[in-house]
Amino acid sequence: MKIGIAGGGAFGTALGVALALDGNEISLWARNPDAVATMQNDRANPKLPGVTLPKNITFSAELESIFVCDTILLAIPAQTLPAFLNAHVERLKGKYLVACCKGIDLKRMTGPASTIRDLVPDATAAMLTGPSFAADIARGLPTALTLACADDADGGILQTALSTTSLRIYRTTDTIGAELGGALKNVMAIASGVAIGAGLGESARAALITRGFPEMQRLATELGGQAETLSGLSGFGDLVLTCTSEQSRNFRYGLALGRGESFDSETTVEGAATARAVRQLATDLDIDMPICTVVADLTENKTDVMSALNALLSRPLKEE
Ligand SMILES: NC(=O)C1=CN([C@@H]2O[C@H](COP(=O)(O)OP(=O)(O)OC[C@H]3O[C@@H](n4cnc5c(N)ncnc54)[C@H](O)[C@@H]3O)[C@@H](O)[C@H]2O)C=CC1
Ligand SMILES: O=C(CO)COP(=O)(O)O
Repeated sequence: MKIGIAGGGAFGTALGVALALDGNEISLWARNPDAVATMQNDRANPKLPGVTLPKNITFSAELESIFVCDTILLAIPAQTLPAFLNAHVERLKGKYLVACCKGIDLKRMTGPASTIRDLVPDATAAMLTGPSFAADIARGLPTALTLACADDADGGILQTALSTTSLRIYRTTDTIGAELGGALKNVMAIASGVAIGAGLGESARAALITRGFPEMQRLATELGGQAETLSGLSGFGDLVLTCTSEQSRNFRYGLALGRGESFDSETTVEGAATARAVRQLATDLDIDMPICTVVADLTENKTDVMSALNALLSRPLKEE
């Protein structure tokens, strides 16, 4: 099968490697011609050290290279997705569009699958999410993911098309639950990083993960998702991975915040913008999202680590 991928970063490339090694023809578009040339000629992506890019991935800076594919994976940052879709809506009609990014768009307040559904209504909107570091996928390590698509038959087609010997894909029709699980776990990963970076200890991190989980469920169910979806790979699974590994950029960003260190602004950290979107949603919907709110404030220097900790610890005592 021929599959298009938009985005030549770590995740788009890693998915391309796994799918190509399974015999698919992959066409990968990246906006930066120099990055394209490196991948095409050197068969390497500096973001995936030690990984050789298979011959059946072709790289191009021309969008037409992916518009000829029926299925396109969108592996660009969540905050850039609406502009990409709006710019190319005519060429994306009728396609299977699979969002591979995690976040809530700050302007639209929607997750990636909902954004596709709203902006390209004539396409089939889906989302591929779950606990999966690009480096693991690219090395062929076993990974389990969730494919969310509102139409179960279309979801089944994508599940079959994208499963490989190393990628085990489950499916759900709950796109809202899946997109919010993936978005919110990044915020919890920042909070966990802050706790470790500030020396608050492993017990504090465990408390944040555990109390963060119902916070994720609360927003997801309020917006129409199912609580069970949050218990699966796209929610709990990714929460555990991202809050406990220094491979996570969101966790490392939190570590830097907790230590009072700077962090490379070029690194993709989806949880920062998502925390601000969640803070806005919490106000608009009048729901309690205390961890996300303090993370949003921390990312904007509106509070410091000790004040944030006090804000969480001084909340009224309640039943678990
Ligand atoms: N790296 C990982 O382990 C995983 C990443 N993801 C998700 O994948 C998405 C992409 O992340 P990565 O590939 O890891 O980030 P990355 O930083 O490695 O790559 C992002 C790519 O998007 C490109 N890009 C940025 N803005 C763009 C725009 N306006 N138009 C077109 N291309 C643009 C950049 O040039 C870069 O090549 C994120 O939402 C992330 O949460 C999901 C699972 C795992
Ligand atoms: O989503 C991920 C793993 O599932 C990757 O997390 P980071 O974006 O924090 O690196």
